[in-house]
Amino acid sequence: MENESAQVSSDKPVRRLAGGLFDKYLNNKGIFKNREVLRHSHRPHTLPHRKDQIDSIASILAPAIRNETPSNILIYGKTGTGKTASVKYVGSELESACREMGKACNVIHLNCELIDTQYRVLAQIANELENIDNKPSDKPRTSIPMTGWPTDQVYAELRNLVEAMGGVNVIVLDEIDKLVKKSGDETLYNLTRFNSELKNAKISMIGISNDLRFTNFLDPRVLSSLSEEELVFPPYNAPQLCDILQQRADVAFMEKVLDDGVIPLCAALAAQEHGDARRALDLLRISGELAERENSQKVSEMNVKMAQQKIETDSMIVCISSLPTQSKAVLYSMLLLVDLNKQLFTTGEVAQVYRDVAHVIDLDVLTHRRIADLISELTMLGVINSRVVSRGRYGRTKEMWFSTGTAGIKETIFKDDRFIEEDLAKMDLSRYRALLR
Ligand SMILES: Nc1ncnc2c1ncn2[C@@H]1O[C@H](COP(=O)(O)OP(=O)(O)OP(=O)(O)O)[C@@H](O)[C@H]1O
Repeated sequence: MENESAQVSSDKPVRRLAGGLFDKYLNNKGIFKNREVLRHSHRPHTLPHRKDQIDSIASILAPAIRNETPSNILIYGKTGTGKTASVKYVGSELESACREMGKACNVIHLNCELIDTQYRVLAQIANELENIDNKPSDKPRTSIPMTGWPTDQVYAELRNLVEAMGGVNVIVLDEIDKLVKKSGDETLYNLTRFNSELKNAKISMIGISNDLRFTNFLDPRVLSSLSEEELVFPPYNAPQLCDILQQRADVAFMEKVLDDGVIPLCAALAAQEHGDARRALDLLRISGELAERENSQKVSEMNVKMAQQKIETDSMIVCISSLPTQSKAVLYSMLLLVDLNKQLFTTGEVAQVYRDVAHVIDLDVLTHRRIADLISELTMLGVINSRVVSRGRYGRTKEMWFSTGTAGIKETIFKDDRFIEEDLAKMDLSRYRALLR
């Protein structure tokens, strides 16, 4: 297909990219100056509204610059409250300060969502120490494979390496709750014992989590050692999120492309959730991307509302794909009612359609009671909305409806092998017409 815009215009030859599919994106330079600064991986030079927390972490780690062992720290706060960003900032400042003072200090940051067994934690610490740029060449080299050795051997090898490196080693266990949930508290127990076996080197730990329930699974001695110091990161409020967004927006967007209400709206929506800077940044980036896709020169509040809807739909899709098949069958029955133009439906109506759906996809048919339970779960997950209404002498009944578009939900359900689109399409919907009255 010929690309019209590539042929239009002037005497100058029009630059054409390959077959022309991407030509229109080449000229769209209107919105972003540097969108990368809105990504999670970007580390800003300053972190507004985290001065107190940063100062606290720095004061706890300060003994490292005198080659003394800092206390262990347990940091807690809801998701997106700047825990990781603050710890990484203090960690790199500490390493630089120690380097200037001629003291050995390494900060090793592990994400326990990925590294969630004792073996992998120990091996990863060793490998990170191995890769440190300033590792003196006379130190022994070790290369622990990521699997295969007995844990005792890995432990001994790591101890020898740390001892040979000397200095203070701060080990950050980010998302520490995932490690404890997956493999108990043995790793932490062993790491807290480490110092008593070292002469030249010191270890201190920072555990970061957004779920404090993991502490219930810790031996009291491990807990008291890990939480010698405790810090809580409070959620950001809307004005604080505005400052954080403004700082990034100045670098991320071309001048004057953001309508005045855009940043306050992103901040207000993210503050309503739980003061999550990551959500606020996602909203701002997706708003910009939606405006860009529309070929608009400005980002508007409408783009923010669409971005919010997109984020909600995306997370709902993830939630729906992990539902059990029976819940998907109940949900699919609701979608059929919507296809029949019924926007509000009751448990009885859903159950009636569900029985046929279950039959078509060869599921055991659940009782009315169980169907009602699954509907309550779907309401709790936010997939559907519901309210109890009084129907006079017929008593009270629950009415349900979808608040978002349903196309994505249907598509997700069809990804489950049990739901064969052709079989379900054969269902005779006309038999439910009576429900429409
Ligand atoms: N005060 C701040 N100033 C600028 N950016 C911030 C600030 N706080 C958080 N951010 C940004 O928000 C995003 C999330 O922050 P971070 O990863 O530090 O949160 P977290 O509390 O560790 O969350 P989680 O518990 O989900 O890991 C990052 O992109 C980070 O740069």
